[in-house]
Amino acid sequence: MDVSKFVSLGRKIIGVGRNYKAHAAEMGYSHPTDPVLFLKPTSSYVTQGNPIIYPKLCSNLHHEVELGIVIGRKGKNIPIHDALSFIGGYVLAIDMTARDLQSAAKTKGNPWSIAKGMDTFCPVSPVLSVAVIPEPQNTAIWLKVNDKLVQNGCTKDMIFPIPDIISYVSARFTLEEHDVILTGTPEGVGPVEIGQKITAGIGDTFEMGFEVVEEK
Ligand SMILES: CC(=O)CC(=O)C(=O)O
Ligand SMILES: [Mg+2]
Repeated sequence: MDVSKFVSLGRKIIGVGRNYKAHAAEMGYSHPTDPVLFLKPTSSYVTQGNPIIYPKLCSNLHHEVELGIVIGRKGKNIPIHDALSFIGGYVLAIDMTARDLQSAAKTKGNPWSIAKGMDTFCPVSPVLSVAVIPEPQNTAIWLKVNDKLVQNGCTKDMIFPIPDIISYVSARFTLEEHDVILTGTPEGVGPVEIGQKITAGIGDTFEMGFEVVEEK
């Protein structure tokens, strides 16, 4: 096996948590002083036409709709003023979270990897070109559960704006082409149930849908 091939292929999923004041408040968190980062494995990706699997190990699965940044080229210690030039596109993503496992992990001081990283915990759209989202810092993102609108946010409400996030992350992890940064969720997160249909969108520009199914 040629290790150099997969070592050089950047495909990290980096999550930013608590990046919207109203969501931090609904979760009982204070305003973070620095971005809160976590990683999801790429095995959590799922694309339209495939279901979100409700794991047997979870009893409280939550939706979190988010704008994802797709990195266009490699960068380390990217200055804020140059950060937008590292964006190759965007995705709409749902940061599925096993809230029960996350709460237990927090209580024990353990990482969120399992709560955020199980199979199909990162439903994503195809990559949308930068032209499709001309104002990434002023873009509506929404999510419906069975046609009921439960999240209806705008990226202007981020605590840490997109250039700051890219700069902050790149000071810690080298960013590579095709890495994805999930920029945090607005308020309205909540549970999904087996059999429900989750629809998420970017304003009236784009929408995607996923069914939630039981793990076999
Ligand atoms: C509490 C969380 O799960 C943080 C998170 O992912 C967010 O988007 O905020
Ligand atoms: Mg999230």
